[in-house]
Amino acid sequence: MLLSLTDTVNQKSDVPRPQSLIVAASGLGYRYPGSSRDAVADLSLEVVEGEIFGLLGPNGAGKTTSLSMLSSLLRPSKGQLQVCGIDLLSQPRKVRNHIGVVPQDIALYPSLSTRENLRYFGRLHGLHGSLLEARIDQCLAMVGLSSQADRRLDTYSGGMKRRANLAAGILHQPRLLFLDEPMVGIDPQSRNTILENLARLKDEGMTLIYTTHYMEEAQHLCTRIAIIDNGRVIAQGRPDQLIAGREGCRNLEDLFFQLTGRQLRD
Ligand SMILES: Nc1ncnc2c1ncn2[C@@H]1O[C@H](COP(=O)(O)OP(=O)(O)OP(=O)(O)O)[C@@H](O)[C@H]1O
Repeated sequence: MLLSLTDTVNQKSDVPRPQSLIVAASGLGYRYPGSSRDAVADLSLEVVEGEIFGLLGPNGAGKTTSLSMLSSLLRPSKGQLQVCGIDLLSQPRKVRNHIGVVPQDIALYPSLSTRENLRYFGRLHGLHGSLLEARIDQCLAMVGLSSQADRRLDTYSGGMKRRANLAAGILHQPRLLFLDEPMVGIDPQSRNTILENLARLKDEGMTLIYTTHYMEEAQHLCTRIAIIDNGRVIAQGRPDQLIAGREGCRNLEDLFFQLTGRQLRD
């Protein structure tokens, strides 16, 4: 267990209880090679085990870069970062055993079927035999692809590919799952199913950190959120408390516009 903080993360509980931090990030920064400015200038976050944590922000705010640092894909140029109780900067491989990542781009082999893709990635995670096959069946059912599992990925629609991508991220039952805009390009029917299933993963104890532009969904799904702008966290907390603390805000979208403005971003 890392640190402990007293917080009512579970909105249904009235009784504050100590919770353990699964992510503790302090003052993280990152600048892409050749760039003249920091993509992330100051990222400080605390995520409690078992929550669904949303990273919100306008285009170019630094959400994907932040997620990439938290999931060990990019090494921060400054700051401190503990994930699953492990110092990520000195032991990134150890952290990788505990996490799953669902990237924005499809990270699967187009000439293989979804089942073959899942078998391949499952074996990389050390799953074999009947356990692997059972996990594949569970994950296919979760994303609604059971009946299409033996088709080559390159014959899928865009939304089906994204659902297969999600299945690959949860196959090994990670303790902490990172998702980068998981709902983009997914139709409302599938989105509802996936949202219900993400909530179920949380209920089973998985922690989820995800980026999104869907404010209503984040307000409904997330136990806590951080709003990022210009590479800095400008608000962090429970959606209901953040909304209530700001005059004239009826919902998360109002709050988002109040904090980040309405001008178009690059
Ligand atoms: N590979 C890269 N090389 C140089 N600059 C980059 C690279 N990737 C992102 N950036 C820059 O870093 C900043 C943050 O980008 P990032 O992709 O993290 O934002 P984001 O909040 O995820 O945006 P979006 O909502 O559009 O996905 C932007 O200014 C972007 O142009």
